Amino acid sequence: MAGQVKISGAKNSALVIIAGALLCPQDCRIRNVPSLVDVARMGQLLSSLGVKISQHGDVLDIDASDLSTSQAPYEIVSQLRASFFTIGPLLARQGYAQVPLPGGCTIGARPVDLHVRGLQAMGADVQIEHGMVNAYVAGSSRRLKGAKIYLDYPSVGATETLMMAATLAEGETVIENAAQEPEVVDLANFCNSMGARIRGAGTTAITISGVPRLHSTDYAIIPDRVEAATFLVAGAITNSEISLAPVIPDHLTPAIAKLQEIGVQIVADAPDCLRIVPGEGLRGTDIKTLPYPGFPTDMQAQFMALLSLSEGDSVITETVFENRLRHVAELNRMGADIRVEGNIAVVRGVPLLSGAPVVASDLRASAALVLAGLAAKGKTTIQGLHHLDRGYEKLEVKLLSLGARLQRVTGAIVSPERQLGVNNPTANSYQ
Ligand SMILES: CC(=O)N[C@H]1[C@@H](OP(=O)(O)OP(=O)(O)OC[C@H]2O[C@@H](n3ccc(=O)[nH]c3=O)[C@H](O)[C@@H]2O)O[C@H](CO)[C@@H](O)[C@@H]1O
Ligand SMILES: C=C(OP(=O)(O)O)C(=O)O
Repeated sequence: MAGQVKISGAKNSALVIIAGALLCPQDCRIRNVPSLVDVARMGQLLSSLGVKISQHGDVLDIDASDLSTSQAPYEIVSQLRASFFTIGPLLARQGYAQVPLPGGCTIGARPVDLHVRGLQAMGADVQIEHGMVNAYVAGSSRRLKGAKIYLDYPSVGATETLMMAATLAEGETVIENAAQEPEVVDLANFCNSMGARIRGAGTTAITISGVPRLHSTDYAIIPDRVEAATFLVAGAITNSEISLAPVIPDHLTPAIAKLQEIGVQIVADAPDCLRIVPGEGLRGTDIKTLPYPGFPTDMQAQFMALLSLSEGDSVITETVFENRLRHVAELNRMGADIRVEGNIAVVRGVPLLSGAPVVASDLRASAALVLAGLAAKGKTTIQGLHHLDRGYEKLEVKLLSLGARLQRVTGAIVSPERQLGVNNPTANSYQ
C-alpha cells in the first residue's frame, strides 16, 4: 500500500458537539462532521426532541430553537452511549431531563455515577427509577447553580456533561480532576463560540462562568486522532508509506512515541500532515492505556495487532475499561501469540499471521482485525462490521485507495451479518 489519506472529523467530538447544540436557541452550523452510523443516530435522537436537522455533505445545520420534549427515547439511547450526553444540555436549558440509563457495552459496565453526582452538586434533583434518569431543577429560575466538583476519575463523558450543564448555570463551576482529552477542548471551543465562558479546558481544572443564553455559531470539528492512529498502524503493519492529513500532530503524541519505539519513523511534512516511513524491523514495546495525555484506550486494539507481528515480547495493560481485550481471541485465531491475565495482555511477537474468519467484538477491535487481515497471509473474513461503521468513515474505501486488497462482502447498513474480506496473498515474515 502507499499514498495519501484524508482524515475525517473526530467521532467523539461530533457526538458530544451535536448534543451541545441543544444548548443553543438559535441555528448552529457544524462542519467536518464524519458520516458515521453513530452520528446519524445522534441526529435521530435530536430530531425526536423536536430539533430540526439538515445535512449537506459534512455540514450539519441544527436548529434547536424549539424543543418539543426533554425525554430521550430508550430505543435510540440504548444504541449509543454518547446519547446520554444530552442530559446536561437538556437540564441546563429546560430545567428538566429524562434520559434512559445508557447501559454497558462489550468493553465495560460504563456507569454514569460521576455525571449524576456532578449534576446533583449543581442543584439538580436526580432520581433513577426503572432504568430512567429523571433530573429537574427546582426554583423559579429553573437554572442550575455553579459548584465546585471534584471527579474521582477524569471521565471524558462526565467532564463533558458537566461542562455543558454549567454553561447556562447561575455563577461559576469548577471541575477538578477533569478529563484533558482533545475532544473536551473541542467541545469547550464550540460552546465558547456560542458565547459560553469556559476556561482551562485541556487542563485538569476547568472553570465555567454561567451565562443566561447562548447564540448561533459556525464551528468546524477537529480531525479524528483515533482514525489517524489507525492509519499510522496500517502503514506500520503493512510496511507502507502513507501520508495523513489533516491531523493535529500534538493529539497523536502517545501513538507517535509508541510507533517510534516499535521502529517506525513519523515525519511531519506540513503542520497538519504526517507521513509514516516504515522501518527495517518491528520491535515489541509495552503499552498502558491511561486518560489523556496517556496512551488512549481507543488505540489499544490496533496497536495490539501491530505488536503481535513485532519481534520480542510486549505487555499491554488496559486500565480504562474492564473488558477491552476481547480481540485477543480473534487475533490468536489468526496465529498471534497473546496471553491474557486480568487486564494485562502479554504479546509474544510471531513472524506471520494467517488469514482466518474472525468476529469483531467492538469498534476498535474491528479496526484491529482489519489491520491484522491486511498484514496476514491469505484471506481474512471479518464479521460484525456494524461496530466498524459506528466509528470509521468509509474505512475500506480509504484503504482501497491506498492499494489494499479488501471488499465488503454482504449486508445492509446496520446488519451484524455484514462482512469484510481482506486478502493478502504475499505477506512476508516480520514486516
Ligand atoms: C463518545 C465518547 O466520547 N467516547 C469516548 C469516551 O467514553 P466515556 O465518556 O464513556 O469514557 P469515560 O472517560 O467516561 O470512562 C472512563 C472510565 O470511567 C468509568 N466511569 C465513567 C463515568 C462515570 O460516571 N463513572 C465511571 O466509573 C468508565 O466505566 C470507564 O471505566 O472516553 C473514553 C475514554 O477515553 C473513550 O474510550 C470513548 O471512545
Ligand atoms: C469506545 C468508543 O466509543 P463509544 O464511547 O462511543 O462507545 C470508541 O470510540 O472506541
